[in-house]
Parts: sequence; C-alpha cells; structure tokens
Amino acid sequence: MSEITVGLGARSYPIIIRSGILENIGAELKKRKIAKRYAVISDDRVAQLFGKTLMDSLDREGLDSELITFAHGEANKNLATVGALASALASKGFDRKDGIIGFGGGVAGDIAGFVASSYMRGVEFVQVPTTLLAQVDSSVGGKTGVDIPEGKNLVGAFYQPKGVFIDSLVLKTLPEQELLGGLAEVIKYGVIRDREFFDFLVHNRERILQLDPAVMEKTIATCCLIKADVVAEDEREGDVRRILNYGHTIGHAVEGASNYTIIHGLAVSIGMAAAARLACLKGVLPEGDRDRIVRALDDYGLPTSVPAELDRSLIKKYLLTDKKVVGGKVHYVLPTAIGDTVISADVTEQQIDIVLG
Ligand SMILES: NC(=O)c1ccc[n+]([C@@H]2O[C@H](COP(=O)([O-])OP(=O)(O)OC[C@H]3O[C@@H](n4cnc5c(N)ncnc54)[C@H](O)[C@@H]3O)[C@@H](O)[C@H]2O)c1
Ligand SMILES: O=C(O)C(=O)C[C@@H](O)[C@H](O)[C@H](O)COP(=O)(O)O
Ligand SMILES: [Zn+2]
Repeated sequence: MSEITVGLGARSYPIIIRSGILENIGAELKKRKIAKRYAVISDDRVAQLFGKTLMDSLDREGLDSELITFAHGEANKNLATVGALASALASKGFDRKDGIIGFGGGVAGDIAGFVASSYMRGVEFVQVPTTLLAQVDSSVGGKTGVDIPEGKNLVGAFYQPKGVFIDSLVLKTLPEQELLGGLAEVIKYGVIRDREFFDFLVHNRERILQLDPAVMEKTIATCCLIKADVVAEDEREGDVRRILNYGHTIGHAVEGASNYTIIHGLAVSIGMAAAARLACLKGVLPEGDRDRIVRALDDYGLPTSVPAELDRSLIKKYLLTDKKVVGGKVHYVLPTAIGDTVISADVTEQQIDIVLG
C-alpha cells in the first residue's frame, strides 16, 4: 500500500495505491464525504468487466450512484461523447452537489474529468484508473479533455480530482498492447527524471511483464511520485511540466496521422525514440544514452520507428497543433542524459525528416 500526495495547497489530493481497493471505493468515498451522489463514467468494456464490483461497493456504503457508459476507444474521445454524457447527467437529475467517478483507462478519465470540469460549471471528481497508463499517468495531474479533427486533446481543462484510487489487480485482464502502451509512459519517467528508475525498469523487465505484484507496486508508486512532484511544481505547464510531454510532440502527430489506429502509448514510444535520435543529432545527447533509450523500448517490445505507411507530411502538419508551439515554433523535449532533459525549438525541418525516417 502506498499513499502519495499531490501538493496543490487547498486543492491537494491523495493517490492511494492498494491491491483490492476497487472493492472498497465506496468506503473510501464515504470517509472523505466528497459528494452525495455519484455518476460513474466508464467505457462499455470496463463497465462489463468491473462495473458490478464498483457499483456494489458504492451500494454497500449507501451511496446513491448511476453507471453511465460510452463506447470504448480513442475515436470516441470527442465532443459528441461529452455532449451525450452531459445530457445523460442532466436527464438523471445530477446537481452541483453530486460527483463524477472517472472509471477506466485514460480515455474514460480524460472524458469524465472534462465533463466534471464543465457540467454545471464544475462538480467534484475522482479517478479510479484501470489501465497501467491511467494508473501511472493520466489519472494524476488534472489534464482533462478530448480530441478534435485538428488534433489531440485540443479542447479541455486543467481540473484536479479529489482523489485517485489505484488497484493494480485489475491489470490482469489488460490486453498485451494496452500493457505495453502503459509501459512506454513508465519508461518516459525514467528518461526524464530518474536514471536509477530507468535501470530498475531495464533489470526487472521480465517481472514487470508478468505483473509481479511487488515490482508493479513500486513501479506505479515511483511514476505517481515523479508526476505528483512535477505537477505540484508547475500545475498548468508553464515550465517544468513540459517534460511530461517527452515523446508526445511526434507521438501525438503519429497518433493523428494514423487516424488513432496507433494507440497513445505506442505512439509515445515512437515519439520518445525519435526525440532521443533528434537530441543526438543536435549533439545534446550522447550516442550511448540514445542507444540505451531505444534498446530499452525495443526490449519491452515497444515500437521505435515511424511506420513506413504513415504520411510524413501529415505528421508534420499535426506537429504544428502541438500545445507547446509558441509563435509558430514547435518546442521539443529532448533528453540530454538518462534522467535529464532540455526544451528546444532550435530544430530544422531537415532534422525532423531524418528522425521520421
Ligand atoms: N490526462 C493525462 O495526463 C493523460 C496522460 C496520458 C495519456 N492520456 C490519454 O489517455 C488515453 C489513453 O489511455 P489508455 O491507454 O488507458 O487507453 P483506453 O482508455 O482507451 O483503454 C484501453 C482499452 O483497455 C480497456 N480496458 C481498460 N481497463 C481494462 C482492464 N483492466 N482490463 C481489460 N481491459 C481494460 C478499455 O476498455 C479500452 O478498450 C489517450 O487518450 C491519451 O491521450 C492522458
Ligand atoms: O500530464 C502531463 O502534463 C502530460 O503531458 C502527460 C502525457 O502523458 C499526456 O499524454 C497528456 O495528455 C499530454 O498532454 P498534451 O497537453 O500534450 O495534450
Ligand atoms: Zn501520454
């Protein structure tokens, strides 16, 4: 069991990591008196797998609640889904004293958080993440939102939850590709902030891939701790929080150019390898560290090059809608060593062409 605090003054909140906590979410929420009634927002797959466990736990504590679902998948992380969910909340009579539980992967959490930030101009929100990616990254830090045709996450809000409740036992049913996607974000933390953690990930690969409970708890807790630290320092990504976007500039563009057939975590892996190559090309990252980053991703079975069939000019078009663009200049998060980064806009189109391959 680990408990980590995201330190944001009066808006601070706990991340509680405990095997089996899913069956006790009702008790956790009752103790914390977050809302009087809850809307559990989840995708159809998660609802089918774990909906009953969560709803029973709320019911046992006498907490009135409704499960509201949307069709799974990034293609549904859009404004139409937000509209449908808001209408469902209104028609079921949810009011300002009620709360929303984001239950599922990053797609469910990002959508539920955005609905919570805007329904009746804001209602209370908690996160119960069920993918590795959501447990180590998306449920923490308050970035919520949806995609529009012009690009990823272009409409959203910073809106912090009141708590994050993580049960690593639910990862047992996760499809392999989804586990790998989460591992890409896990490796990201090692590269941007913690060389020792990167080495731990390299040395414990087999145990991680087998979801060894002790190793998973350490892994999830370390990622949450790094993210909590960064978010506490720079909640709205004015400065240091940009490091969490390592691999995402090219990664998001690859996701968009693939019409979201490449899932987020795998696109981020491609983006991290590309950014490491770019850093080396610019002379800010030694070749040895570049090779270790690419090899670590590769050894986990993650992709490290841009698929040949993707349209390079479309990728470059999507790069321009990155939220780190300032004055038309794309800013890249470049590793300078394993554990450290620099942000640079001093990148030529020719260098981008080289790393896109
Ligand atoms: N807000 C943030 O800070 C942040 C951070 C990282 C990623 N994201 C976003 O998160 C999204 C990706 O999230 P994701 O990778 O979790 O994908 P996802 O939410 O689409 O979940 C992947 C699939 O796994 C299923 N699933 C979820 N939990 C399961 C379980 N325990 N067992 C079996 N199946 C399960 C889901 O139904 C879905 O089909 C992207 O939209 C990305 O932009 C946001
Ligand atoms: O929390 C953050 O900050 C991140 O950048 C985490 C990323 O893993 C995540 O994918 C995030 O949603 C990307 O944000 P965006 O601002 O580039 O859309
Ligand atoms: Zn991400």
